[in-house]
Amino acid sequence: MSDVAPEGTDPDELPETDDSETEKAAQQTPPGLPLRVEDVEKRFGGVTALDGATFSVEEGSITGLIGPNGAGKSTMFDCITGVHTPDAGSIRFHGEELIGKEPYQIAQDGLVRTFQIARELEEMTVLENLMLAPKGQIGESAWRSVAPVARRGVVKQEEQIREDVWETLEFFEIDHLAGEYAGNLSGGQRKLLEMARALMTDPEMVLLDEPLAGVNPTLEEKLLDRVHDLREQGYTFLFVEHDMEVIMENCEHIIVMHQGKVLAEGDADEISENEQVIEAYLGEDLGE
Ligand SMILES: Nc1ncnc2c1ncn2[C@@H]1O[C@H](COP(=O)(O)OP(=O)(O)OP(=O)(O)O)[C@@H](O)[C@H]1O
Repeated sequence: MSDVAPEGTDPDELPETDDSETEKAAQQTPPGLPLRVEDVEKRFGGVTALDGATFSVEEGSITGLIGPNGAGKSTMFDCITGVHTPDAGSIRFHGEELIGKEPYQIAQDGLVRTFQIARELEEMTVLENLMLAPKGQIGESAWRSVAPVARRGVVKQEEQIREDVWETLEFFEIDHLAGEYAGNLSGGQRKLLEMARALMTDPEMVLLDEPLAGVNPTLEEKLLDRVHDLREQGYTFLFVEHDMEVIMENCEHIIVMHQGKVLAEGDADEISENEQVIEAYLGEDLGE
């Protein structure tokens, strides 16, 4: 048990705690591992979608979550973001239990996922989509929002939101599309907008659910560049993507799920050489 204080903290100013309390807190919030998923189970009737999955995500990483069809990746995302409630286990973000929280509360905590642009939002401009995002990015419908999602309870004023919106539009190079209806965007432009909407909530960690599906190679490169830029700024990404080459090239850590469990973890080389992983994919190309 280390008695090193967290970075930026004067050890003399720390409140006194007994050793067992300190130890418990350290177990709950391992430094540098903001997201900890432990023994998570989820059943749908007779189907076991998650069967005791355990993993952590390192701060400031781009972590890939992969696995063959039906492995449980989407169910895991839904459990982490409060869409589903697991039957057992624990999901902690900075030591705080997420199970039992509503999706908007989890987003308020700084953990968001990208959502497909819903039909209502297709009838709005790109600019309007982003103006709404700080309040709307809590689930499938912007209208269901009951609480502003500006982090740590700070409600952003419209002026500030507008400034952030333009900055975000420029960052994703979609400022020229500000007046365009979201419904008129190409597949790749929509993905950029989806990610821009997620960022407008001022998150710390972003869950990307197949962000490259239907995206042409030019925009794919732009999207991945933005992910790397944001990681440089300190954001953390958990990334589900079927394109194995993209995962192998862009994720420094890869978690492989199979039949609701974590089958293997490691870097691209370790994963692509792992016999169990190769067997689980039955010879699918692992991006080598
Ligand atoms: N709402 C649901 N009702 C019943 N079964 C479900 C439900 N959601 C998922 N499942 C089942 O749970 C298992 C895991 O599904 P899940 O969609 O999480 O896997 P996945 O890894 O995301 O798969 P894919 O890569 O094909 O999207 C599958 O057997 C699936 O049929």
